[in-house]
This record gives sequence, structure tokens and C-alpha cells, in this order.
Amino acid sequence: MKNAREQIVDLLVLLEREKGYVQLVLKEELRGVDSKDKGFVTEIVYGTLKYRLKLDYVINQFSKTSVHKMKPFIRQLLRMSVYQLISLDKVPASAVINEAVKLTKKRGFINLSGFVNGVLRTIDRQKESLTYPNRQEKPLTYLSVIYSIPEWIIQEWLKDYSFEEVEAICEAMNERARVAIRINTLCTTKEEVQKILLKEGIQTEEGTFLEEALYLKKSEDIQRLPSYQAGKWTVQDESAMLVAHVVNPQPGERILDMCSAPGGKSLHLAALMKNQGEIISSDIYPHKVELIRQNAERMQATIVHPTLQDGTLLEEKFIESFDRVLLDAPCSGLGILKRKPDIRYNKTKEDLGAIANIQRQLAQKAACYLKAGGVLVYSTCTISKSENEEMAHWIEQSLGLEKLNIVDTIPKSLRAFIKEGNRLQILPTMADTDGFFIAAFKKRG
Ligand SMILES: C[S@@+](CC[C@H](N)C(=O)[O-])C[C@H]1O[C@@H](n2cnc3c(N)ncnc32)[C@H](O)[C@@H]1O
Repeated sequence: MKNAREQIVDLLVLLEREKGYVQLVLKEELRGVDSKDKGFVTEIVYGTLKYRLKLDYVINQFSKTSVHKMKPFIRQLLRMSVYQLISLDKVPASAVINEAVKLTKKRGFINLSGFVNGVLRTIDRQKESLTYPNRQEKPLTYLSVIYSIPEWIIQEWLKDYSFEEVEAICEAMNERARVAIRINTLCTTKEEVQKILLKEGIQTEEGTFLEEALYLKKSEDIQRLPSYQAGKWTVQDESAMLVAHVVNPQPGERILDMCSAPGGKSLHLAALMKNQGEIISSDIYPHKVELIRQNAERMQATIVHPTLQDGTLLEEKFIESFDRVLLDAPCSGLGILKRKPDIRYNKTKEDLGAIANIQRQLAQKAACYLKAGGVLVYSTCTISKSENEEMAHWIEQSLGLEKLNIVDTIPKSLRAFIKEGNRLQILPTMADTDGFFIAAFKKRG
């Protein structure tokens, strides 16, 4: 029988080997585990993943074998134990070390138990005087190690932002992500949801800038709550909620959401349209189209039509037939590192070039599908200019679309960040949200 610690190490081994998505892997593997253990396992897995580079830097100072040459089980066992020793004070150091030694033996690495014991005891003794790369002498390595973000990502950001801005972004990316929900105005009100959630044992806080947003003070197992199952609310970051407002759909219009799974923005569009009109919500993967269908059913959004479609291929029957097209493009996802810490290790610099190529193909089709005078909104959950600002320029110059002024659709507190009237880069440092980019264009009439 595995205890929680053994389960953590096995999960970390699996995540590194398969490059899996932590959210999905935890959901699958922790089914049936009691909620106290689930909370502990989730916290340590997320923390160990998030601080991997910093933990490796510390371990490498005290181990003769470098972290990358260790056996996967020992590597993850040391990482998760050092995370507990230097970042948490919940479990006494002696218990962390003893448990690690016991697990080493239990898994048959008896000859390594002295090594594990020695490394952990030394780190524990010296944890108040650990040294890290110097900020002035090695600024890039400093940021990468302290915030555990690979150097190529930092270099990418340094092309677009000052060192101080990048440091603030790195810090924000490691903060705990708040759980934002969007009220389903098709069937309820914020006041009703607040009352129901309170009865379900969850306190809430008002959204930062949107009327339909609330923050939950609890995050575990929330999708099991009856109010969630009844479609009264859905989980969505406030920055992502801004996108549907910028699309600004009107009841009765025909809308295309080109990359729409699992349907977060389509469902928001349906609510803003009071469920009148038509939304074609397409995605390239059948299992994801099924998720859109399930979510639309739960949220009672009957005008959402889930459709299997590769957006890079031209669909003749869509040409010049939509009032508005949303292209919430596949992207590097580097704006949501605090929610998905694994993205930082799973993406590579090479991915960025491939993604930009797909983004351009999708935008080109999106422009064809607009009626004269129709609106295109392009959005991503990243903060690099190559996927955002540069794409916005390309859409204008190569596709011949005009800028559409978005000021009236953006909350007052964010208006100062709008550029040239038609685009907004939200950084995680601005309002404690994810990083997001939104740009709007109009087809000439
Ligand atoms: C950023 S996510 C969309 C999130 C969604 N708009 C929401 O609010 O829930 C990007 C989506 O694009 C889809 N995608 C990737 N390549 C695509 C393509 N060639 N055609 C259509 N969808 C694609 C992915 O499967 C993914 O679901």
C-alpha cells in the first residue's frame, strides 16, 4: 500500500517521463484518495514542479552525482524532500528526512539510503545559508534559478520587457493562482450564487474588474459542488473573461469561435447574447469537441454548436458568413505559468516558431469568414510580443483588416494599458490575473 509521499514521488516521476499535464494527471491518479491526502499530495506535487530548477540548484551543491544523472525515483524523492525542507514548515525536517530514507529502502535502493540521508541532512543544516547565483554578476541565471523559469523563457521576455519588469513577472508567475469563477447569467445571479456557495461551505470575494466574476476561497473538488453541476457558474480567469466582452456579440448574430475547446469563451459569448443567435464552436480534437458539448449542456447554452474542424483548412461554407469571429489561438501558454507550472518545462523555444506559423494560418482563414464590416478578435494566454504584438501587426498588414477601438469594452482600471486603441496586453503583475493578450480588428465594409 502506497502512502501519500510515495504517491507524490511516483506522480513526479510520471509527470517528468510523460511530460504530462499536472492538472489532468492529478485528477486521474487521485480519484478516490481522501481529501486530506489529496490536498497534501497536490500541494507538494505543484510546489516541487514549480521550483524544480531552484531545488536542483540546491541539491547539486551538496550531491556528488548531479540531479540529472540520478535514478528518476531518487531524483524526484530528493526534489520533493528539499522542497519541504526549504519552502514549507508544515512537516518537521526530521520526519521529512526519515520518510525519505524509509522510501529509498522500500523501493529497493538500499545502497542509496545513506546518500539520501546525507544530502538531506546537510541541506537541512545549511538551509539558512544557502547561496544562489548573484543578481548583478549573472542576472539571467539568477532569475532562472530563483524563480525556476528556464533561461530561454527569460531571454524571450527580456527581448520585450526590462529586467525589472521581467523579475516582477517571474515573481507573479510563482504566486498561488486564485480561483476565479464566472456566474452563468443565463440562469442565475451573482447574489444567488454567493448564497448557494456559502451553503455549500465556500466563501467568495468580488471580482477585481468584472461584474460577473467572483473569487472562491477554496479550490479543492469544487467541480463536484451541486451548484457547479447545475451550471450556475464555471471556472474562468478574469483576464479570459475580458475576451468575450471585447468580441461584444449582439443577440441574434452569427459568431464563429475557431479554437473553442473546452468552451469557456463560447459559453460566455452565449450568455452575453442572452442565448439568441448562433455560435459555431469548433476545435481540431474530437475529445475536446465533446467537452464543449458537455459544458454547453451544463451551462444551458443552446446556441452553442460544437463542431469538429481544423481551423487551418478553409471551410468554403463559412466564407463571409459571420458577424464576428473569435480566434483564441493555440499559443505557448507562457502567461499562465502560475496556474500550470509544468508548461515552463514542457515547452521549448522551437515550439514558438511552429505556433506562430499555425496562428497566421488560422488568422488568415478567420479573416475570410467575416462578413463585410465583421469583427475579428485575436487572443492568447501568453505575454511574448512574437505571438501577440507582432501577430496583431501581421493581421493588419497582411490580411488588410482595420484596427477596431476596444476602449468601451474594457474596464476603466485597465484602459491605460490599451495600445493604439485596439489591443491590450494584460500582465500577471497588473491585477493578479493570468497573462493575456486581446486585439480587435474590423473587415472593411
Ligand atoms: C487556447 S485553447 C482555447 C480555449 C477556449 N477558447 C476556451 O476559452 O475555453 C486553444 C484551442 O485550440 C485548439 N486548436 C489547436 N489547433 C487547432 C486547429 N488547427 N484548429 C482548430 N482548433 C485548434 C486546441 O485544441 C485548443 O483547444
